Amino acid sequence: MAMLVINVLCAGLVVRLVYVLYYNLCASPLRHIPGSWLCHLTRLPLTYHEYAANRRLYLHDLHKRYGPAVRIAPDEVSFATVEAVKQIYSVGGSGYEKTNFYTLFEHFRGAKNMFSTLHKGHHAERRKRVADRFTKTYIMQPNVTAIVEEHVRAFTSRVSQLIAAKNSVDIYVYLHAFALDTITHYLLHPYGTHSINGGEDMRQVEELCYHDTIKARYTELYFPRLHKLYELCARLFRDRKGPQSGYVLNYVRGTCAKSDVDESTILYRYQKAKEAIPPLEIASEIMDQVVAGIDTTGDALCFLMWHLSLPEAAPIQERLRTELHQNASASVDDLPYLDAVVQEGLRVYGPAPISFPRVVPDEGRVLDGYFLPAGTVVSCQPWTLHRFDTATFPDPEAFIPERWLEEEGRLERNRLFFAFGGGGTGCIGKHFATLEMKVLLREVYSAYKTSVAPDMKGSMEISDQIIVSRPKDQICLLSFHALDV
Ligand code: HEM
Repeated sequence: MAMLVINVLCAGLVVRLVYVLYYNLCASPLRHIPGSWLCHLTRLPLTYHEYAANRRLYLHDLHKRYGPAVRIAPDEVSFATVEAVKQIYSVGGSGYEKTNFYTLFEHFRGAKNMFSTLHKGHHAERRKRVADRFTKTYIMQPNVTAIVEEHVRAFTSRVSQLIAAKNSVDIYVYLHAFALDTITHYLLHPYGTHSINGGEDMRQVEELCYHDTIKARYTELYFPRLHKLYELCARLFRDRKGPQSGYVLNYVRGTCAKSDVDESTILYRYQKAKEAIPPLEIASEIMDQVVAGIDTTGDALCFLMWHLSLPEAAPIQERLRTELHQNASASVDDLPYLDAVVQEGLRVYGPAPISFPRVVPDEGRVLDGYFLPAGTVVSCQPWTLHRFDTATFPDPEAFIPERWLEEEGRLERNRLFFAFGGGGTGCIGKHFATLEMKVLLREVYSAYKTSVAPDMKGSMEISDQIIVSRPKDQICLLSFHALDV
């Protein structure tokens, strides 16, 4: 009897397998989309590359081989065209809905936030609560620029202290400290951090920026039960003072419970919302914005300053410095070369270069000439959009700020620029981040020349986490040479 059951189960399994193979190769509406035969059959190659922290380069290579639309798994397609960006991320304001992938960013169990909300309507409501505080007009007001300038001064003052004592500065750590202090000021003043000077607050930088969680995050996504078991064991054996000890979560939760935060802060806005928001949900929104505002800005600035410090980038640094000196009192928004340097930095070294997955809505859609049934996962990745179309971005691996100053091709370049995502789910903090980057670069390159320090041995290879990318060795030693100004 037992043998019969086993035989029936095996036969059932074989029939199922044959059906899946037949469907994926011969019947699926996605079968006409180019891609390797293995990706048509199974998700395994993609999952393998995700665990190996190689999804970005794997997909880019597939696009180079198969073109602008590639089937990367039986139910998943990656695109590299302007039309796809528009459809997926902007149709109806915020495009298609987010996939389950985003539930990974729910920092307090059961308390959603803007980034982790999948339903379009609910997401839009959350975003509306604070959207006016992140518009370009609001961010460029003197009260906001003053916050950024204060923390840029703290950064340059720290640099000047450090160079008095040693030959090099690890900008990786201090740029992340700058990003943390600036965003927590905007969100939580007077309870923002002061990590730039070390001390207790530096623990938050350590916890947020030195983790390596990519395998754990994919396990949480694909094998949630296994992940729960792992969490349980980790809780028993983890060094509670070490990374991931919940220090930042406690800081955010504790601060969100305060009743005397400044009226200009985002926290105050949540606390005084017309419809009362549960405290855990407020903490979740704030945590979301803290996390979103640190690695991104810190890594983008780190890659950019490192690149500017390479010997071959000396002419770029020089041209930037000339513009800054000749326009010392201009707004950072009126400095075209500075703008071009930042754009090119985000094109080449954008800190969120990996796919932003979305689900095709009911009834399916036609995209770039292919019919996609409802439920298909579709995405674009900035890394490929910034490199694939070589008519728009000639010599795409080269760092050439001047390309952003050319009139010809401006529209195409802007349409393909995807460092902040797009539409109603794109980066809400993009104007804040851009301001931080521009003010910091202006202060640094008006007063210093930078070069890669002789003792810099770390690798600046781009290394992927689940959504952001950072320098592989998480160290970046630069020498700062003060100018006579
Ligand atoms: C150079 C710096 C930054 C880059 C490159 C960047 C990039 C991005 C990207 C690509 C997305 C969309 C991801 C997706 O659709 O899956 C995003 C979303 C988001 N970013 Fe940023 N970001 C930066 C800085 C910031 C800062 C400073 C904040 C501070 C508030 C912030 C807050 C957010 C939030 C809250 C979301 C979710 C928006 C939503 O779901 O509607 N980001 N960011």
